[in-house]
Amino acid sequence: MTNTQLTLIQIDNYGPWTVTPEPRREVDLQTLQSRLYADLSQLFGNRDGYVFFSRFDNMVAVTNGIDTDAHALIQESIGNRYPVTVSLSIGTGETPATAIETASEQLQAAGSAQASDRREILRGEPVADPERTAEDVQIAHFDVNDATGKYTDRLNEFDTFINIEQSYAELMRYLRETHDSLSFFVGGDNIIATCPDLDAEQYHDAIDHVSEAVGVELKVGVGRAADAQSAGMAAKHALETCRYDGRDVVFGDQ
Ligand SMILES: Nc1nc2c(ncn2[C@@H]2O[C@H](COP(=O)(O)OP(=O)(O)OP(=O)(O)O)[C@@H](O)[C@H]2O)c(=O)[nH]1
Repeated sequence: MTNTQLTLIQIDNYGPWTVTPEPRREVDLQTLQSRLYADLSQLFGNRDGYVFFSRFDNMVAVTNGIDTDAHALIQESIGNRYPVTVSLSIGTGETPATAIETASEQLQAAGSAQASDRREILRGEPVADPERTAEDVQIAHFDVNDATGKYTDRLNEFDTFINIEQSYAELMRYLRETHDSLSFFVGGDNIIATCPDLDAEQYHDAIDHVSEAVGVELKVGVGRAADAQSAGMAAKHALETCRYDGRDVVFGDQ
């Protein structure tokens, strides 16, 4: 059974900051957001977590194995490096959907995203060390079949982008609604989902759904482990097995 630990990362009072004392240059906001994502990816990644950028002002990290003290250190480090601060809210649950629900509710209870007096909140309880198991995290790494031949080398970049994003939109909604899973676009033609204990048939159904809805063919490698980095790496190796033997769904331990 999975026990996903997610951390909701939210920039404090960012909306007002972007327009105070007057609207800030968009290029500067884009630079800040992408650098903040890069730093968080490294800070959590060095501790075997995965960070997804979602909306950039909000990000979601899979943080199994990362304790409260480490979260506090990351939060302090960001506060020292940036003109903005971040709040962190840790949620756990049998499914990623329940974990993000808990994390979101805790932060909402602490005050509004746009309240000037709500800063550097750190809430929530990580999974206790003795309760951690090698099945806590399930990561599914999806990839478009032959994106290069079908899209990149044939269509203009924008129409390629539409096809890839359509598959992402369909998959993220389907997995959220039917399987309490959270999917994130990670670049190129890749989507990484954090999932509960799904089986091969459920992944086949998701791939069939996307194919029927938007005509984009996906394959998926699935990894299970005690933390995001190990589960994600197992998923990548499973995806290589998909490429090698032509299967659509491969689990890392098969
Ligand atoms: N974030 C991320 N991006 C990747 C990864 N692998 C490939 N990509 C991106 O995806 C693009 C397409 O690469 P592939 O998926 O290997 O190529 P493909 O044409 O779809 O071929 P097949 O996947 O073998 O069907 C690359 O240009 C990268 O941008 C990965 O593991 N992570």
